[in-house]
Formats: sequence, structure tokens, C-alpha cells
Amino acid sequence: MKSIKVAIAGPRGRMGREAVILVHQTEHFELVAVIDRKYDGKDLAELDGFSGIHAPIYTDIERCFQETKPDVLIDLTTPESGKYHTELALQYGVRPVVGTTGFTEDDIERLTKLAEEKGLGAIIAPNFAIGAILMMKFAQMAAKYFHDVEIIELHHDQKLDAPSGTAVKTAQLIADIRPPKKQGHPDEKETLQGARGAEYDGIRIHSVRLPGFVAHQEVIFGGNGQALAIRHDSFHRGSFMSGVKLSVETVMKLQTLVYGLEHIIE
Ligand SMILES: NC(=O)C1=CN([C@@H]2O[C@H](COP(=O)(O)OP(=O)(O)OC[C@H]3O[C@@H](n4cnc5c(N)ncnc54)[C@H](OP(=O)(O)O)[C@@H]3O)[C@@H](O)[C@H]2O)C=CC1
Ligand SMILES: O=C(O)C1=N[C@H](C(=O)O)C[C@H](O)C1
Repeated sequence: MKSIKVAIAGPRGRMGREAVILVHQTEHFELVAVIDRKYDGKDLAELDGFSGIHAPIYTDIERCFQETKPDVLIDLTTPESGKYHTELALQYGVRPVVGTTGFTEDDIERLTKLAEEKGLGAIIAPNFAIGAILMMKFAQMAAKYFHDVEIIELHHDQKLDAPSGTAVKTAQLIADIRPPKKQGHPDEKETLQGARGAEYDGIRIHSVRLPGFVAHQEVIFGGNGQALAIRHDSFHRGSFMSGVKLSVETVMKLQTLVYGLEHIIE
């Protein structure tokens, strides 16, 4: 099998480090470059924790694309950088696999159009863990029968975006099949602002940020005399890597942008 040339943005991050090791260890992937905010011109192997993993470091992503011509960009950075990198990747004919969260519906729409114009595959995956995809799918199934639902997502306290991309995606999947519904008492009032959480199409989302946590979510349905809770826990970031690998392989066969791994897992 011809190897897929991969560049990774955010290699020193919690996810980026795992992705570097995954790409390095996968026989049919080749790590051709990394995009970092520092260390321009150095070899990745010179940095702590990357001994023996050689790849040129670029701070300028356009120069990186011009000089190393990757097939795929894996982006694991921040919402602002992630959007900028994804757009540039498509402009340069590089297929983006985006784990970075914090993209709005408008962002997804704009990038979908751009991918279509360029005839390029792209994947934006709010969650790469198979268990999280199943949690979202099961929640969507349950919403057909239980129309009252709230989402609690729990993450480490270094997370920049709230609510999580997974929580937003879960709410979108539920809203796709649930009739519109205003939940709770029609006259309810918050005596402390934010007490009822964020709202997506009538679905309340509560974001917990605590040290010690990685990535967790519970979708709670309430019905007549019963409740159903669907929970997923990522205890470490290895949980996301099989989804990253599948996305890099799959994006090479796509001509459009796919938002959510539920569209590509069988
Ligand atoms: N889809 C999924 O399954 C998952 C998605 N995520 C998402 O992935 C993203 C990264 O998460 P995480 O690894 O925990 O975050 P970290 O903060 O640990 O890592 C982000 C890294 O991106 C770097 N960075 C920021 N801007 C740029 C830029 N312009 N160019 C190059 N590098 C840049 C940062 O560099 P510096 O240190 O210099 O600031 C940092 O090293 C988040 O959006 C998170 O929500 C996380 C887990 C799973
Ligand atoms: O920042 C994280 O850690 C995670 N971010 C993603 C999200 O926002 O849903 C995926 C996972 O929950 C971990």
C-alpha cells in the first residue's frame, strides 16, 4: 500500500503527541512535517518526548504545505487556529482531518462548500472515540421515544471551548429526529445566571471542568416514572487514536466534507 503523507498541527499538545506516535508507528502513514507555534526549522526528534521521530517543524503552515506536500493534515490545536488551518489545507489541496473543536454551524457550512468546490475529502470529528460515537447514536435512538433530555459533559480544566464539540454534536443528532420541545416549567427562572446551562434547540447542556478528568459525557432522558442515562468515558487519549487512524485512511477516498465519525464507521 502506498503510504499516506501526513502533517500534524499541534504536535506538542495532549492529543497531538498521541497522534505523532500513531502516525510514526503506522506502516502506511508517513509523518512529513509538523506545524507548531515554536521551533521553526528544528527536527521534531530534538524536542522532549519525540526521540527518534524525525519530521521538520514549521511555524508557517503555507510554507509547510508548499515544501512537504502532505496528503492529509491532522489538526489538533485551538478553535481559531483549527479553522484557519482547515481552510488553508483545502486551498492547498491537502485533506484535513480535524479533531479540534469549537467550530460553529456556520464554520462547518463554509468549509463544506469549500471542500465541495475543491472536490476534496475532509473530516471534522468532534470525537474520535468509537464509544463516544455509539453514545451519540444511542442517544439519538432514545430521543425518538424520550423527548426530554439534558446533556452533562465533563472535561479536564484546561479545555478552551464550552460546551464540548461532542455535546453540541449530540444535541444536533437529537434535534435532527426529536420534535422541537421547550423543556422544564414554562415559568422557570434562573436566580443565578447560567443555572440551567446552555441551550441547543431546547436541549440543556451543562459543562463541568475539573482537574483529573479527561473526557466524559452523560445524556439523561426523563420519562413517565423512569429515566435513561447513556454515558461514555475516555480515561486516556489513546481512546481517540483508532478514530484518527480510520479518518486519515478514509479521507483519502472522500470528495466532500464529513462532519462526525458516525458517517464513516460501519
Ligand atoms: N476530536 C476528538 O476526539 C478530540 C478533540 N480534542 C480537541 O483537540 C484540540 C486539542 O486538544 P488538546 O490536545 O487537549 O489541547 P492542547 O492545549 O494540549 O494542545 C493544543 C496544541 O496546539 C498548539 N497550537 C495552538 N495553535 C497553534 C498553531 N497556530 N499552530 C500550531 N500549533 C498550535 C498549542 O501550542 P502551544 O502549546 O504553543 O499553545 C498546543 O501544543 C481541542 O480543540 C480539543 O477540544 C481533544 C480530544 C479529543
Ligand atoms: O478537549 C478535549 O479534551 C476533548 N474535546 C472534544 C470535544 O470537545 O468534544 C472531544 C473529547 O470530548 C475530548
